[in-house]
Amino acid sequence: MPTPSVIGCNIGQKSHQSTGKRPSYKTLLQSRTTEINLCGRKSRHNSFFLFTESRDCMGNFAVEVRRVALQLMGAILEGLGLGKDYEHDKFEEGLQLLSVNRYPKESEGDSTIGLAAHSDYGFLTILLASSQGLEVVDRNSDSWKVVPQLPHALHVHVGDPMEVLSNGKIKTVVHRAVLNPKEARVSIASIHGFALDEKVSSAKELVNEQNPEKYNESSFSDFLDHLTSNMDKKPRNFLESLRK
Ligand SMILES: O=C(O)CCC(=O)C(=O)O
Ligand SMILES: [Fe+2]
Repeated sequence: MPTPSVIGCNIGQKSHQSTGKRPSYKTLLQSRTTEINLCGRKSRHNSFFLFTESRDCMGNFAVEVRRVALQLMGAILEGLGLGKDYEHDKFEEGLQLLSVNRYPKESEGDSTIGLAAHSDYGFLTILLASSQGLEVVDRNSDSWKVVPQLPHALHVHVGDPMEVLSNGKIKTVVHRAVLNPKEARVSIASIHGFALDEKVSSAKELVNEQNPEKYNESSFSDFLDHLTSNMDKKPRNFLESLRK
């Protein structure tokens, strides 16, 4: 069983803008996260971690959700005609990020946006949320659609590297979180990608004369660099920056 590499809190851009400095995202990622070894031999955590009391539970969740992600990934790769074991080792040895988000209850006069529109840098995101609040862009009508909160259900969506690997056949899901008017909300986004410096490129099996390669290759590390280099400006969409 692969070991999830990082558990941490939301690494969205907004929370770090107030410092006025441009921190290295890799530093932030390391300093604000809790690394655990799920075999129980090593654990490192700091006070920023919300779930210190529940780390066994979070550890088990991380392992199980990773198993689901790898199975789903196999099915998607099969659906793309690449075979379920395509780039097997890179997925198995890839990283998993658990991003824990806590949103206050919506209060009158406040913005209703909890997390601004974005797409994730992971092949798959599996989201567990305590109540409704996720919205996704419906590409057909170009409008926001509320994702209904189903009891005991996980929400799964694909991210930028999936669009790149599939050479545009599968589209990244643009999403955001809105505040819930009834209660504070907690969500845990489990994001699955290749290792930090492993490049993702379009599968050559999906590139031909009719479908030339649409994106430049990139790694999770490149994505983090892109975020930090855009902190003072309106960020340019990372996927757009990869378009050939
Ligand atoms: O809280 C949510 O519904 C969405 C969280 C999310 O998009 C993220 O953590 O990347
Ligand atoms: Fe997200």
